[in-house]
Amino acid sequence: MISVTPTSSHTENLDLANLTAEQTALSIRHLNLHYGDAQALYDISMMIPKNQVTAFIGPSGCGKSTLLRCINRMNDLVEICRVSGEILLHGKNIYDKDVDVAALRRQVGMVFQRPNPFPKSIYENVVYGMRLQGVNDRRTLDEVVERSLKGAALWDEVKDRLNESAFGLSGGQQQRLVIARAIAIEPEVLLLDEPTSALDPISTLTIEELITELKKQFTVVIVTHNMQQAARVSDQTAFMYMGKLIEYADTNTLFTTPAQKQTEDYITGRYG
Ligand SMILES: Nc1ncnc2c1ncn2[C@@H]1O[C@H](COP(=O)(O)OP(=O)(O)OP(=O)(O)O)[C@@H](O)[C@H]1O
Repeated sequence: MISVTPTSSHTENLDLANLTAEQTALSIRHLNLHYGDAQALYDISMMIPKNQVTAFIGPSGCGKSTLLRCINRMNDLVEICRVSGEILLHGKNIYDKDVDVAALRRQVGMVFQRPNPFPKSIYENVVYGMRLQGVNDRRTLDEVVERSLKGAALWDEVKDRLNESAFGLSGGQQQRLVIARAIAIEPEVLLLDEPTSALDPISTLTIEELITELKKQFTVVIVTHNMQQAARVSDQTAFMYMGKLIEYADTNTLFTTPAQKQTEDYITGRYG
């Protein structure tokens, strides 16, 4: 039996079914997804609040990563994938034909399970997205590097070795570097797909503390296998099972008084 005690300081509970436009970062409506003939997401509808941390939890294969990847259209890269329904960002469906997917991915950044720095210096990793946008002014880039590395709680550890290879950093530092690279271009939403699953407990704690800081500036959506982590870092939690959204509530409620039996079975360790 796993016992989970939510410890993060959650903001006042929002009415997740009725967020105002001001409070809403993303609105997912009747989202269905198929990989070939296999349906992986069933009629998902949920609103994701701004400047909060929303966690997706559930047993392996329930569709957490698939749902996360819908939010910046990473699933477009999977040829057999078909999506129906809507995800609204500023009231505009990101699946509309006229959406510039590269621009969308600048607004909705993503960090993966394994740290994936580029084979470049620490500095060049951080400014990678800026350079892609044609920004080469040294002073601007220097400012971005300092701001982003501070934002990712890495500046003090690397400020004297910015021109060294990113591969010389520890796994936890590499993951914070990847977060710095993602926030350098100032996205609105940051998607984190099991960002600590390859890290040791101390690095995990550092990233969890960082996530709590990041939400002041960004909307964070995190997939995690680790219920304690969801309880520690998230303001609201979505429990998924077999491609369906079973329950979505503020994290304290979901972990202490779940409305659905399936949620209760999962959080008490009865399956998954
Ligand atoms: N590229 C793909 N092609 C075909 N099927 C896929 C693909 N990616 C995921 N799936 C299937 O979609 C379903 C949901 O997978 P997904 O990776 O989203 O689950 P998950 O909850 O994130 O799992 P885990 O916790 O194990 O990462 C699974 O049945 C999986 O096999």
